[in-house]
Order: sequence, then C-alpha cells, then structure tokens
Amino acid sequence: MSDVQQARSRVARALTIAGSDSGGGAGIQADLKTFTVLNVYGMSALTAITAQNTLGVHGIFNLPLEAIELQIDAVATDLGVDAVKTGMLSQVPIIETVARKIKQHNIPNLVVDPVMVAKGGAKLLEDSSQQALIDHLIPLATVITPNLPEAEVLINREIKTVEDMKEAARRIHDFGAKYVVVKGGHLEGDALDILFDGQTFEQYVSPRHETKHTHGTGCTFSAAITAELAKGTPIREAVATAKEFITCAIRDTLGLGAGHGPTNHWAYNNRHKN
Ligand SMILES: Nc1ncnc2c1ncn2[C@@H]1O[C@H](COP(=O)(O)OP(=O)(O)OP(=O)(O)O)[C@@H](O)[C@H]1O
Ligand SMILES: Cc1ncc(COP(=O)(O)O)c(N)n1
Repeated sequence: MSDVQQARSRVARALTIAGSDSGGGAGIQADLKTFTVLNVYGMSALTAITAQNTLGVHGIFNLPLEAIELQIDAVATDLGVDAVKTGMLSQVPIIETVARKIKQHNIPNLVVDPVMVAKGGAKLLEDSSQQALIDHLIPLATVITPNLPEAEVLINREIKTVEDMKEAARRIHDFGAKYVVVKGGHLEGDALDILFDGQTFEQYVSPRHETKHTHGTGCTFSAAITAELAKGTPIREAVATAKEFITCAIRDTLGLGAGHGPTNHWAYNNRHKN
C-alpha cells in the first residue's frame, strides 16, 4: 500500500456544506473546529458568506451555484468524503444543487441540519426553500437534526411537550430521513433531545446551563454527529458523543462578545482535566 493509500485508510474525512460565520461560532467555522477536536479531517464547501458577530447577522452573500458545485466536486473526486453535513442553504437552487451533488458522488452519511433562523432572528433560509428541503434533501438524509422551531415549520404544527417532540420525529421520519434527532434546546427544563429510528425513541438529557453563549450550538452538535459517523461510530453512540461534546462546549463558556457568544470547542477534550 502506498503512503497516500495508508493515510487514507486511517483518517476519517468529513465535509461541511454550509455558510461562513465571520464570528467563528456557527456555520463552517464551528463545523471545522468540531471535526478537528474529534480527530476527523475537515473539508468545506461554502454556500454563503455572512458578516456576523455575537450581536447578529450584518450581511448575507450567497455564492454562485457554480462555486458551490465546484467545491463539492473538488473534494469528492480527490480527497474522498466519509460523511457530510449540510447547514445554511438559503435558496431553492442551492438546495437542489447540493442534493444533486451528494447523489452524484454517492457521498455516504448525510447529516442535514435544517438551519432556518440565526439566534438573533435573521432568516438564513428563505420561506420558499422550506419545501425544497423536504422534497430534495431530507429523503437523502441519514440523520436530520431540527431544533424545535425548525421542526414546527417542517410539520406545520406547534411543539410544546416531549410527546409533541416524539410526534414531530415520527412525521419528519416519514419525509424519508433514516434517523431524526429533535433537539429540545428551546424547551424549558433539562436540555433533552430525542433520537427516532422509525421504531424506537432514545432520549439524551443534560442539565440546562443558564447562559446566553449558545451561538452555534446546533451547528456544533450536528458536526459532532457527522464526525462520529465519518469514523464509523453507530448512530446511538454518535449522538451520545455529540451530546457530551455540546454540553461541555456550553458549560465551559468562553464569554466572548457582547451578545450571544460562541461555545467552547476545546472543552470536550479538557473534560476530565478539572
Ligand atoms: N442552555 C443549554 N444548556 C445545555 N444544553 C443546551 C442548552 N441549549 C441547547 N442545548 C443543547 O444543545 C444542542 C443544540 O440544541 P439547540 O436546540 O440549541 O439547537 P439550535 O437551536 O439548532 O442551535 P443554534 O441555532 O444555536 O445553532 C442540543 O443538544 C440541546 O439540548
Ligand atoms: C453561517 C451560519 N450558519 C448557521 C447559523 C445558525 O446558528 P445560530 O442559530 O446559533 O445563530 C448561523 N448563525 N450562521
């Protein structure tokens, strides 16, 4: 086996197809930091550039479809991809292009984070694009990871209780995703997430940390699932690791910025040191 072949057989490779967050807390930047901490080689295909900090989104610049296609082609045809996640895909043609490319390159282990609105309230997915997610991307997904407002939009129904979360998971599973993780970060009480495989439910619970520094929690959580799937970790364990990763990242806050600050991506590796 050549050096290159040996390295390829050792290193798990993950691709994030998402928007850039200049503040580094969410989007591509959060994903690549998470991949690195979990010992996975990270690659990116940018869909948009956002001018963003902890106070909000100050500008959104979608990239041309050709730029998105060529980035995916470049990494898939040379470096190889063991798992891929999608984040901010704001317009219908972007969603269609990304879905087509994932199919064309037969990229395994697709994690769809159906990003719709930033913490500060800025829309990152145009309303007209919601149906395109359901039609084109969710049927390809190994896992989809909606937060409560996203799940409500997808099923057009309010979610107020854990039973509602389970019903949402059932309905979203019917759209064709193999696994659904409904994140309960937006409910009160413990931070409870639910994994549904089409038959059984698994719950992941952690204490809620009272903090405003939760910018990018969803991106980081789904990136951690992606990294674990890239290594071949089974889904239940992958979600458990992601839950521990995000719990540490929220708990050991960095305290950056005047608004919703980023989480601490190093915290997971430091968790046994204190
Ligand atoms: N205050 C908190 N304390 C502990 N865990 C939390 C807290 N807020 C969210 N979580 C956990 O973080 C993960 C992400 O959930 P959340 O619902 O915040 O996603 P999100 O809204 O998509 O995030 P974002 O939009 O900020 O990227 C979940 O595992 C959730 O349970
Ligand atoms: C580029 C990009 N992708 C995703 C999010 C969502 O993260 P949050 O809801 O924490 O603002 C974001 N703000 N920016």
